[in-house]
Amino acid sequence: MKELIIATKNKGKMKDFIGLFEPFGIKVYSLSDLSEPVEDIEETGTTFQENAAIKAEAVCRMFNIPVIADDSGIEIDALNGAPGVYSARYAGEAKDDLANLEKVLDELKGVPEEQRTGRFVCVLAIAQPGQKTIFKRGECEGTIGDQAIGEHGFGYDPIFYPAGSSRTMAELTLEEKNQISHRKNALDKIENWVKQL
Ligand SMILES: O=P(O)(O)OP(=O)(O)OP(=O)(O)OC[C@H]1O[C@@H](n2cnc3c(O)ncnc32)[C@H](O)[C@@H]1O
Ligand SMILES: [Mg+2]
Repeated sequence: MKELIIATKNKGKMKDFIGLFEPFGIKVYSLSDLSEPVEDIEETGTTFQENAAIKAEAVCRMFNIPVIADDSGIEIDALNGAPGVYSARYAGEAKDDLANLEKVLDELKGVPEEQRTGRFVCVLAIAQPGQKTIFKRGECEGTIGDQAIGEHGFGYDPIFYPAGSSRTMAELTLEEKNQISHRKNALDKIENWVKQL
């Protein structure tokens, strides 16, 4: 079976990716699955693209094989695009999903439904030895609810209603999320690269 390293330690993202790569017959490994431990990579960029490059290129250098990284987050219009690139640490360094979404709900208190628009964004970076890094961006438009609902997914999924859905992203099954997500939309754009692996 073909194999690919994803430069992430996020278990929720990895679940998405395992499902997304399965149809291609590719087994994906996260940085937590490797026998050699990989230290945390500092995300010093100010854009999704910069951080995706930092993660993909660092791990590509370590193993000298092609690596994909995902930098993603949620942009909320009423918060001027926040949490954005800082989505993982919005409520502090602990990277606490529940604290993050509670902070968003707090900041959106009193904001009417029609102004609660936003989107998930995912930038994928493909780093390959001796080649220029490739980037593709995927988005998923939606609205932010006023309470957390649903048990699936991770991060901000329980407060995000994908456009046209009466269920939050966390009420969708993995298969349903993987048909419409920002991650799926970005992956669609590198399908040809994935197929030639
Ligand atoms: O950098 P890695 O190790 O991949 O893991 P991370 O969690 O730090 O990942 P990011 O830096 O890309 O930050 C992404 C954050 O955006 C949010 N997020 C991204 N994709 C999401 C999704 O599909 N559903 C819900 N929240 C998501 C969630 O809070 C993530 O922690
Ligand atoms: Mg990160």
